[in-house]
Amino acid sequence: MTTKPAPATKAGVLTEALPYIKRFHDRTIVVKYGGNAMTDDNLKQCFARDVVLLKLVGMNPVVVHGGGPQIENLLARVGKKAAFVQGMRVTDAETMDVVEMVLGGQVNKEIVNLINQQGGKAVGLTGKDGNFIRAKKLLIENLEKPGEMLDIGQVGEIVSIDPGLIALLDSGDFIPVIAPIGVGSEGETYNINADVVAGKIAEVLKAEKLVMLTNTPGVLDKAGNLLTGITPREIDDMVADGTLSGGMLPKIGSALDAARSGVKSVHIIDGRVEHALLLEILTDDGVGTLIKSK
Ligand SMILES: Nc1ncnc2c1ncn2[C@@H]1O[C@H](COP(=O)(O)OP(=O)(O)O)[C@@H](O)[C@H]1O
Ligand SMILES: CC(=O)N[C@@H](CCC(=O)OP(=O)(O)O)C(=O)O
Repeated sequence: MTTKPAPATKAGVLTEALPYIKRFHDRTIVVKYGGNAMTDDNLKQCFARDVVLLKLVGMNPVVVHGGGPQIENLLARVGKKAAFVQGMRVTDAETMDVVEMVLGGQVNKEIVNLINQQGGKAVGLTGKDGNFIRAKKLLIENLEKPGEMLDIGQVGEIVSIDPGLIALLDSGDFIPVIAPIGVGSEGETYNINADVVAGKIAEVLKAEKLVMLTNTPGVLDKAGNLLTGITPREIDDMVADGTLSGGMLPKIGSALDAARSGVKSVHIIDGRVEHALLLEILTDDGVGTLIKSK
């Protein structure tokens, strides 16, 4: 049985939101929607409602989505094994086709549709649209053999992001929904980690906030306890001793880069909690982990 909150409690929640609505009016809020937070239909609808509400109260939400588990599903169906190096998917040509199909097609259009069903005007994009995310091949350092560079296929690093297309959509009250795919100088396609794209977009748009929704309560320490805030030094220590690993590596790196590049607040929060996004932006109770710039 669900009990309804008393009217006074409801009014309290609404008045608590007011200073945040004022403070963030006309500000850009970049929301990274991780594939792991998209598992359940009810949660997806809550997410879409939150995004529409932010837009309707005067903020400019920009959604960047992932879709790791959804890519995994299609790869398994075509009998392809996935491999990761430091949280990045090894992407051969066949995998790239699957990634583009899933991120640019299935997942992107599902989110666009969900937001539009809730009364928003979402427009789906990949970095190929208007060539707005330019990328080049990423080489990553082999942590086991420092100095040695690893080639993991069509994985991209961002060369530049053109904010013009997003600004144009914002000015028409559209909500951009961005799949993390970049385009090379010869028109080649690159798979880019969604956290990296979200961090860079937040930086280029001079966003007020970057909120990353994932499938953990936030950043956890060695004992599994939630850290409500984390400094660059603590991040270094936790990477070195292996407390931070896998998909959290690109996430924390991008979060820190964004915080250091002027994004006013960067949070990693639990996308499995209903309306986590609204709680983070419109209430006094911070949820998840705040990434500090120093
Ligand atoms: N210290 C840590 N705290 C929280 N999560 C961690 C930590 N180290 C590794 N992880 C892993 O990172 C995952 C989140 O990254 P990822 O799977 O890429 O999610 P998303 O799809 O939301 O981007 C968590 O589910 C967890 O397994
Ligand atoms: C290079 C690389 O790893 N790209 C990611 C892009 C999707 C993504 O980042 O999805 P999540 O946010 O759900 O993890 C991938 O292929 O899985």
